[in-house]
Amino acid sequence: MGKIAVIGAGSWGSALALVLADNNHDVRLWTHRQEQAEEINNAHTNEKYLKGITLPKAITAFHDLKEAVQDVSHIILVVPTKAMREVCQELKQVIDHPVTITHASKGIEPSTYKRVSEVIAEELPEELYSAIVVLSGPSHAEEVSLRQPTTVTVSSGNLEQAELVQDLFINEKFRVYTSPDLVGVELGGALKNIIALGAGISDGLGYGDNAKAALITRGLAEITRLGTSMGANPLTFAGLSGVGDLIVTCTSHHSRNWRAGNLLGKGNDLDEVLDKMGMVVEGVRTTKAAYQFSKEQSVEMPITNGLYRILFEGAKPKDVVDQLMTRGRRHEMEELSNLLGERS
Ligand SMILES: NC(=O)C1=CN([C@@H]2O[C@H](COP(=O)(O)OP(=O)(O)OC[C@H]3O[C@@H](n4cnc5c(N)ncnc54)[C@H](OP(=O)(O)O)[C@@H]3O)[C@@H](O)[C@H]2O)C=CC1
Ligand SMILES: O=C(CO)COP(=O)(O)O
Repeated sequence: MGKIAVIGAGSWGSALALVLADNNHDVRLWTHRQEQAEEINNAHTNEKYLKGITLPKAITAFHDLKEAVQDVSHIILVVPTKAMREVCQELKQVIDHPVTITHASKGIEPSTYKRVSEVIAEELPEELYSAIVVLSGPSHAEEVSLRQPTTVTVSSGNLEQAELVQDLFINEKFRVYTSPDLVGVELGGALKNIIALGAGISDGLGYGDNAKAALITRGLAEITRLGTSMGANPLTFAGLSGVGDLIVTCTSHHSRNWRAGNLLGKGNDLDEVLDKMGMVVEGVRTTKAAYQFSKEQSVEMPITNGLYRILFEGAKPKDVVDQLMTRGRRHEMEELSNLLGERS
């Protein structure tokens, strides 16, 4: 089987490397920390990010990026979205042949509102890649690394390349679907993190399952509203990378976004929470991006708006929930009924 480089040795990069190794690929896992490369190569563990898991011996860790990508046919980018530009700038210096680029990171860049595939396309010259593919869906690294049943979606402007990536990853525990909607698949994965922060806050405040169900359902409505305004097919949000990922992130204690929200709901401030987490909480940055975009484009996003006030303006979570519950009366399917009204 071919050589594949996985760039980023956090929880998700390590779990995806494990799936590829299970599928008999020669996997090169790049980390920017020398001591982590040594741990992976000598002890076959990555204790900080995948506690208690023994990594397959087919995974070799590299600290040198040039060595990691030498002769590979595929590169899987799995660094936090904040680091994506910097890592692509380094990659540009060391790739010497065209490869297929897949990314599995979930976020939107504040100010530019770029999706991850757009950031990659901006930083890497076109001649260095044959396609950019996204892999997304309800998939906590902790469960994937235990080989528990998991489903994800891959998408690309080039569907043939997405199918190639589907072939690389699919096995009896890790089922991979394809979708033609790159924009929707990326946005579903990014925007669910905002709502997961909200679900964690709700639990932290001591609210129950009714509140959680409300957040998931009304959260999906606002994800769909923003997503379609950014060019996604609304149907994609009914799939794995939409509602599937939204459910898993809002309900699982594995979720860093849920856990961060939970600490906020219990009264910790954002800096304390991010300190305690020690892992990436993508929803914070994506809340800023979605809030800014929704203001500029007049897209109604009351939950995102409330989250923004909690994260960046010091609003008290309970006050924000009270304000959400006492907004003006609405029709549940307002956009739909307007649309149907226009048509009748
Ligand atoms: N964890 C999961 O279950 C899933 C995560 N994702 C997505 O995958 C992406 C990565 O998340 P995840 O692996 O969980 O994150 P983690 O917090 O577990 O790990 C992040 C990794 O990236 C490294 N890193 C941070 N900054 C840089 C940089 N500038 N250059 C190189 N490496 C860097 C960190 O190194 P260091 O140790 O030095 O900080 C660490 O190894 C996110 O976008 C997330 O949303 C998607 C699906 C599932
Ligand atoms: O995206 C994920 C699961 O699909 C992981 O979510 P967290 O980043 O909140 O842990």
